[in-house]
Amino acid sequence: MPLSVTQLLEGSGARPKKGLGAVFGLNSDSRRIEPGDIFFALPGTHSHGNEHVDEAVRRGALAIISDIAPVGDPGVPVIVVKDVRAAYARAASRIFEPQPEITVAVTGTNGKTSVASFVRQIWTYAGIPGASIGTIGVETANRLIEGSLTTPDSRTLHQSMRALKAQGINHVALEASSHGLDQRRLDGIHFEAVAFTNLSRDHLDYHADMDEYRNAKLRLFTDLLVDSGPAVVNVDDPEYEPFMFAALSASATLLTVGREGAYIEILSIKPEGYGQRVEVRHVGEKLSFHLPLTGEFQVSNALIAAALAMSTGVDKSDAFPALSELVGAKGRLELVAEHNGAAVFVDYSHKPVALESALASLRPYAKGKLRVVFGAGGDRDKGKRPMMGEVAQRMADDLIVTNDNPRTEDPATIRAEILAAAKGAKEIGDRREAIIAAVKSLQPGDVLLVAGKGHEDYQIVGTTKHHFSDHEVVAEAIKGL
Ligand SMILES: CC(=O)N[C@H]1[C@@H](OP(=O)(O)OP(=O)(O)OC[C@H]2O[C@@H](n3ccc(=O)[nH]c3=O)[C@H](O)[C@@H]2O)O[C@H](CO)[C@@H](O)[C@@H]1O[C@H](C)C(=O)N[C@@H](C)C(=O)N[C@H](CCC(=O)O)C(=O)O
Ligand SMILES: Nc1ncnc2c1ncn2[C@@H]1O[C@H](COP(=O)(O)OP(=O)(O)OP(=O)(O)O)[C@@H](O)[C@H]1O
Ligand SMILES: N[C@H](CCC[C@H](N)C(=O)O)C(=O)O
Ligand SMILES: [Mg+2]
Repeated sequence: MPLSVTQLLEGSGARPKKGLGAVFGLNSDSRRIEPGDIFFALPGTHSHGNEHVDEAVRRGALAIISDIAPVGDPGVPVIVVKDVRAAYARAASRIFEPQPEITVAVTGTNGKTSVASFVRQIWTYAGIPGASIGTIGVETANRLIEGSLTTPDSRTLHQSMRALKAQGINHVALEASSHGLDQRRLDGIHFEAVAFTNLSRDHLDYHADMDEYRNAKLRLFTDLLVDSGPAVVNVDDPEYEPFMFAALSASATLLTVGREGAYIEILSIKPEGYGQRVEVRHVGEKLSFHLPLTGEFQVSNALIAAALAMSTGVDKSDAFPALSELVGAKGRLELVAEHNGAAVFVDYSHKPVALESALASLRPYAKGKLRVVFGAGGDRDKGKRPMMGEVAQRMADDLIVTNDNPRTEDPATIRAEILAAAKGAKEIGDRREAIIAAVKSLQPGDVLLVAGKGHEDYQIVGTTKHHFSDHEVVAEAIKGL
């Protein structure tokens, strides 16, 4: 829908000059500007959009919005706003109207993809068409469109949301990453409800320290929730307090979940096959259900999802029964094969606490050895590497350190950084060979965890993306035996 620049920038503090015509589009990437678009010059980690103003104008930009006036006269009007990223997000939400009306978001170091998927599945169970947007992509009950970021950039996000609305979808569950929150990618949305899963080390290549990482995540609670909206907090995580206080100071309705939860209290969790029997108390009423997912952490994710779904009007008579029908998000502690009396799981644990919870979840099933194949991503937080080595060394009986996505780093150096804290581990750089070796070594009663890449169907070496799937290689390895 065409809008005036004034409508587009409302709330940014700018007073655009009169005479600018209707705006049909916008972009923050000069390479993608189309005639009649507005170019938003954003600060980035490699450059500032101001450095690309000439290209934007050459391609037909009507005006430039930036936080600093670009050097020289670009030949089109320049409007300076205080927070250009937030202005971009709000403008994207307006230009791509209409948008789904009910949006919820989840933040935390681990569990976002799972929670967002579970909320969508609970909506579906309750007869509400819904979507989830995050690491895996944009997912509806019958379609998946893969994406590249956990929290898409504002333009892609609102374009996807408008497409969902056009399909009759009014309910969307989003993953709020710390990068996304810090870069204001979600600032065009007022969430109906928000949630916090847990906080542990990740992304310290981007955030200066844990305080900055936490503060980015806190923005979801302090800045993006509708007035007095529900804020779901997992109170079993040692880091829950700042999120609880943020919810209270933002006058949110605090809904606590966990063994210490007041809204949903976990009373007991007992293994039932690869799933578990869970007993909870929900505002005074005791309920029991079977969760068909492996790992205690999934109980927390499922209950957070139930709380979010109930915050959007789903009745508890749907929300809890729906949990017995949940399907795990692809590659999240997923049982992919049983072979020679042993079980093989693929999991997206690429951070120390995720690896620890995955191994802890599998230990009870390992009557024989608990084996793990894992690596660490290149061009990402290096501090995670020895921590992951230490976790695997402590918790598994047999370790193979291999490549994840080396990206532009030397894979041998990444492996060495892990091996420094996992002295007894074997090293097989080629991920296919590593998985095949691990599958070959399986004895009855063993459990193998292939960690780090989960749903990914690629491996990034240098700047090239090759097809690679842990699922496929496990199947290939078993077939070849
Ligand atoms: C660190 C980070 O978040 N980077 C994102 C950021 O890029 P950047 O800051 O490096 O941008 P830049 O290259 O400095 O350019 C600055 C500005 O100039 C523009 N530009 C640049 C070049 C040009 O020729 N013309 C032009 O207009 C850019 O579009 C940008 O607006 O803005 C880009 C455009 O939106 C993103 O694609 C890019 O994501 C990169 C690819 C990325 O890998 N991000 C990851 C780390 C990320 O965001 N991960 C999180 C968390 C993952 C998780 O835990 O699940 C996520 O939400 O996915
Ligand atoms: N609640 C949890 N507590 C601890 N570990 C978890 C939890 N949920 C998931 N995990 C672990 O983290 C991995 C990633 O889970 P998921 O994809 O749901 O989280 P995420 O926050 O979306 O991660 P990412 O930021 O990498 O996209 C899982 O494969 C599992 O190993
Ligand atoms: N969204 C995460 C994914 C990491 C996945 C892991 N396989 C790796 O490459 O490190 C990131 O970009 O940090
Ligand atoms: Mg995710």
